[in-house]
This record gives sequence, structure tokens and C-alpha cells, in this order.
Amino acid sequence: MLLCIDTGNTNTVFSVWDGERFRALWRIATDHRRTADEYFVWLSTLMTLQKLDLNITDCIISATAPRVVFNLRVLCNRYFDTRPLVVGKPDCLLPVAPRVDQGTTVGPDRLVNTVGAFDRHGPDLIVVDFGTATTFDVVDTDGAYVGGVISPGVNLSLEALHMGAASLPHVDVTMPMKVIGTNTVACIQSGIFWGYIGLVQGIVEKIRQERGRAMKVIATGGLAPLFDQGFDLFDAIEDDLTMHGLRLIHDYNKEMAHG
Ligand SMILES: Nc1ncnc2c1ncn2[C@@H]1O[C@H](COP(=O)(O)OP(=O)(O)OP(=O)(O)O)[C@@H](O)[C@H]1O
Ligand SMILES: CC(C)(CO)[C@@H](O)C(=O)NCCC(=O)O
Ligand SMILES: [K+]
Repeated sequence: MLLCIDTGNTNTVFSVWDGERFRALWRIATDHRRTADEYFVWLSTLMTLQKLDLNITDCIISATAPRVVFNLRVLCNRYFDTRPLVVGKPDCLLPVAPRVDQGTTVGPDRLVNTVGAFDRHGPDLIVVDFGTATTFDVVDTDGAYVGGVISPGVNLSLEALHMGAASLPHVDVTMPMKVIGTNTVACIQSGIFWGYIGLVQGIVEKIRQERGRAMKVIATGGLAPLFDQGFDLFDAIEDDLTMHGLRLIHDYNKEMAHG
């Protein structure tokens, strides 16, 4: 079985692919101090509860926080006797190379998203991921990542308001019915919710203009459904896009290695 690990700056997601489908998905807060032994105790408990054998034979990792890779590598070596593929490292091939400025390191999560989205939706895409950051990844006609946009994430923006302004409380994001708030919480919720609706609409429109062609918009990440309530922003929402991309990249590397 293949273990896919997606480490974001906030959360790390583990999922197990049995050759036909993903059997489970588990989430843990990202913390680079977590040791291989801690990961294993946690993971093996969940796998056992799910009645999954512990026979992981392969592993692929996408890590936006490079410091966590060391302990995840040790997890794979020590407990599963396998050498993980790490997206972004030279020995991990991508089906199509990204076209960006020389010397730029594209976030592995963005590369993985583009591979997953291109497989399902074909050419000319904008992938929007609502994670720690809200990212827009542009997929060219041949499936290459050709750049995009990085904006502060929804929860990060809420946290920044709370941290930076003495009188602003911590607020959870929801969809307010009206744009004019009549109390502090409603005002913040409006700023975040309607602000992000405008952000997505505006950036998508500008990308389409710059590319001069129709482009499908694929959304992923925990908050994507919140922004899809009747605004027609997205052509599809896929919560498993990153895992799908990781599996494809793993399969591609296997194929290349075995000819
Ligand atoms: N209505 C909501 N309000 C606040 N958070 C939400 C809501 N719905 C989902 N979430 C959060 O979205 C998160 C899942 O998002 P996702 O995994 O895409 O990104 P992340 O973990 O925040 O960021 P990263 O991938 O960068 O670590 C979960 O932490 C979940 O708590
Ligand atoms: C933008 C984030 C934080 C989104 O998770 C991640 O993809 C990242 O750290 N990227 C590195 C820079 C880049 O993608 O151009
Ligand atoms: K993510």
C-alpha cells in the first residue's frame, strides 16, 4: 500500500492508497518537532482502528514546511522499510516540468495540485487552494504549472486582525447575509467573507484576461465549500485533489523507473 503525506503549514494529512482507492484519511497539526516514533504510534493506532494492515510498501511526501521532511523520512525508513519520494527533490519526476523563473522553488503542494487537476479536468485551469495561504495555480495547455498567485489564507487574515488590533476579537469565518455589519463580529465576518469572494472573482478574471482564453476554476481546501454558496466561482470543488496528485506522481515515478 502507498502512504501519501501532504504537509501544509497548518495541517498534515496522511492517506493510504490500496491500489484501487484511498482507504482512509487522517489529519494532524503540523509540528516539525514531532518525531518518527510519535508519528508511528499515532498512525499505527489509526490504521489498526480502521482494520488496515500495516503493510506500507511505498511512500510519497509533499512538504511545504521543509523541516518536517527529516522526521517523515525516518518514519518511512524505520517503520515501513521504504525510501519516500519527496516532491520537489531532483529524484522526484513530474509529468510536465513547471515553467517559472530560474531559481524559483514552487511550493510542492501547488505542483501536486496542478498534476491532480490536469488529470481530471484537462488543460487551461486555475486551481484555487484555501489553505494557510489562498493560492491560485495556473495550468497551461500541456499541464505545466506556469505560475500563479499567493494571498493570505482566510484563517491567517482573521488571526492577523485579532493580533494587530486591540479591540478586534478572534472570529470564525461564516457567510454573512448582509455586507454592512452592525456589530464588530459581523463587520469582520463581512470583510473576510465578501473580501475573499471579491478576491477570487477579481483574480480569476485577471488571469483569464492575461491568458486570453477560457479557463476552468477548480477549488480545493477546507474552506472551498464556504465560498461556493451560489456565487458560481468554481467549476468543481475537490477535497481530494492533493492526494490524487500525490498518487499520480508516485505512479509516474514508478513507471519511469521500471521503463
Ligand atoms: N467553516 C470553517 N471555519 C474555519 N475553518 C474551517 C471551516 N471549514 C473547514 N475549516 C478548516 O479548514 C481546514 C482544512 O483546510 P486545509 O487542509 O485545506 O488547509 P489547512 O490545513 O488550513 O492549511 P495547510 O494545508 O496550509 O496546512 C481545517 O483545519 C478545518 O478546520
Ligand atoms: C504558498 C504556500 C505556503 C501554500 O501552501 C506553499 O505552496 C509555499 O510555501 N510555496 C513556496 C513558494 C511558491 O509556491 O512559489
Ligand atoms: K492543503
